[in-house]
Amino acid sequence: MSSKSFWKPPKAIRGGIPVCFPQFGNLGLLEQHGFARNRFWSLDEDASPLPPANNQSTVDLILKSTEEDIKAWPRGFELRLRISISPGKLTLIPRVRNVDNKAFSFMFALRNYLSVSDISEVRVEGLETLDYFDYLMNKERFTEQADAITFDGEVLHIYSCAFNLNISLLAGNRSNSSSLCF
Ligand SMILES: O=P(O)(O)OC[C@H]1O[C@@H](O)[C@H](O)[C@@H](O)[C@@H]1O
Repeated sequence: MSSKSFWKPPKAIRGGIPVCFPQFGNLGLLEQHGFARNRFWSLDEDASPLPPANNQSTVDLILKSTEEDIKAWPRGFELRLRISISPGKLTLIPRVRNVDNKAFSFMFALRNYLSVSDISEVRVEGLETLDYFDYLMNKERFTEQADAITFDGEVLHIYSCAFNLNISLLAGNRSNSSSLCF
C-alpha cells in the first residue's frame, strides 16, 4: 500500500486489489465501483472443494447481500473469492451465485494497483490491436497501435475484449517484470 493512501470512509482506500461489484466505475446508480469493496467479507465455511494443492496456500472469502445492500441493489447474491498464493504467483478466482428468484446482471472487475518505483520506466505489453475507450478524451474509441504503452502523464483507457491475455508490466529491465493473466 502506498504511503500516500489513506482510508477515510465511506471512500474506499486506494491500493491493493479493489473488488468492483456489482458496478464498475460510475456506470450505474451505486457508489463508485459498487459496494463490495467497502464491506467486511467473511471466511467461506462452505467453499467448494479445492483442486489438488500445488505448493499453494488458499483462503476462501464470501460476501452475501445484506438488507442494506438490497435497499440499494435489490438482488440476492453470494460473491465468493478464492485467493491462492504460491511462489511468485497470486491467483484470484471470483464467483457470483444468484440466490434470488429471478435473473440479474452485474458488473465485476478486479481493479488492481501495482507498485512501481519509477513510472517512466514502465511498459505495458500485450494490448496491441485491442479497442479501447479513452476516458480523458470524452470516452472516444481507438484501436491500440503501440506494441508497448509507456506513461508520461495520466492514462485512463478501458480496453474491450481483454480476456485470455497475458499482459506484461515491465519496469526497468525484464527481470523485474510481472505478468497479468486474464
Ligand atoms: O479512487 P477509486 O474510487 O478507487 O477509483 C479509481 C479510478 O477508477 C477508475 O475506474 C476511474 O475511471 C478513475 O477516475 C478513478 O480514479
